[in-house]
Amino acid sequence: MEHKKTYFSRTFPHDEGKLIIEGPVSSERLASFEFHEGLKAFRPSKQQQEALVKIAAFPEGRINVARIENMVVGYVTFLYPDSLERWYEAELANLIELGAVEVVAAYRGARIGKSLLELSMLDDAMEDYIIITTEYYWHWDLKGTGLNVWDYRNMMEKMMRAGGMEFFSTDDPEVCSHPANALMARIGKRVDQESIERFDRVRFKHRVNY
Ligand SMILES: CC(=O)SCCNC(=O)CCNC(=O)[C@H](O)C(C)(C)COP(=O)(O)OP(=O)(O)OC[C@H]1O[C@@H](n2cnc3c(N)ncnc32)[C@H](O)[C@@H]1OP(=O)(O)O
Repeated sequence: MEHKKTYFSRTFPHDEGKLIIEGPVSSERLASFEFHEGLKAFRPSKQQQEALVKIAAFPEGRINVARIENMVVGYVTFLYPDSLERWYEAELANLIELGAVEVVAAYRGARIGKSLLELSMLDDAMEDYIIITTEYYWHWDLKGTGLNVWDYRNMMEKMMRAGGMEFFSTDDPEVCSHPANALMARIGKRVDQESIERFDRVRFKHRVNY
């Protein structure tokens, strides 16, 4: 599958300078930005920058960022699922995963997350993909936000819906291991029926139970 990537950018006024939401960003540009040290939800910001620089170089990889001047304060990633995940087993070249989304704590609640999701779906090429995301409460910053799991899930839902993501049921044990966990997905307009059926089959591996 050819992974066409078209660059988009949006600029918003911000007290600290211009807030730019843009992407997909190339590895070289990503490496040239500074990563705010508050981007530490998944790993320390320097290591996260290195990981994102690598993902941006993958044929299917997409990194969209929110930055103020040269300082990245938020990002979202899209790439193929990890080979250890069941979604990989579908062997679908047109299935990608929203792997991570993060906004520095001091910049949260200002629509940056939603704007990242909205911008991500501007590229018409996204209509060729099934885009999934798994939400596990153990990845959430419950301590930092002071939200309980249900309020956090509500926030995640609002943000993901801004990108057209919807809830999909599954019997995946990790997703099912806590009621606040969820699988969300967006099936592009040009995704063929066979891919959708394969995605359905991989969502339910123990169909006999249903
Ligand atoms: C696949 C994964 O990556 S799962 C892990 C997700 N990432 C994390 O949990 C990392 C830590 N958290 C974060 O980085 C951020 O909180 C994010 C990325 C989840 C959200 O980013 P934000 O820029 O704050 O989101 P944004 O401002 O667009 O808010 C989205 C919605 O949630 C609401 N919201 C945001 N923060 C809060 C809050 N603290 N309390 C209640 N509602 C909130 C917003 O009002 C908005 O809803 P609205 O449309 O009704 O106004």
